[in-house]
Amino acid sequence: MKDNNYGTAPLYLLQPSSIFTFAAQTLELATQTLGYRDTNNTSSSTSTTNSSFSDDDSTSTRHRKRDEQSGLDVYTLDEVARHDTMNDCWIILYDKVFDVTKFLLDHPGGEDVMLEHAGRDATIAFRGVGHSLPALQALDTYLMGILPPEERVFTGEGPCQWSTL
Ligand code: HEM
Repeated sequence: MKDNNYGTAPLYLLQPSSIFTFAAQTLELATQTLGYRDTNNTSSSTSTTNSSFSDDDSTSTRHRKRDEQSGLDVYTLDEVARHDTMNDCWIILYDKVFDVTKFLLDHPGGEDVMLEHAGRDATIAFRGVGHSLPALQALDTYLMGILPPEERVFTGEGPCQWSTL
């Protein structure tokens, strides 16, 4: 994953022009991490809209569907909902599935806020906190899959997107 050039410098120490660069880098990083399209660069579009599935039956031991566009395994809302405990905690952020079990006790915001969303979508709460760039970078560590297209809700052009973080 690409580092930004500003390290952990507080925003107020950056020049106004640097802040825009910083914001652009943050957005690019988030877009890369979660595989969403860059709306200004359709040529490198990674939109999950209209993406297709492949049934991963190539091996006899594996039957998990894989999303062709993102390369991620597909998990349904029903499946995610079964992982809603302290010992087995998945959450959904922007239609992607994260296994945060090992992160619960290390989460700077505490395990409680995370457990409140265990087994379901936590996007609005996650967004509401205004997580930092290091927090966005950490997401990649816990990413494990994506919802099937028909269960995704962040595929439109609405105001709540990675591109408007
Ligand atoms: C994998 C998912 C998550 C990661 C990697 C993550 C990471 C972090 C990190 C690194 C911080 C420290 C502050 C910062 O750097 O922004 C933080 C704070 C916090 N997080 Fe999360 N977080 C996740 C999910 C959530 C969720 C789902 C909630 C639900 C509400 C949440 C609520 C909070 C709160 C309330 C704080 C404290 C903010 C403060 O003290 O100002 N986080 N998180």
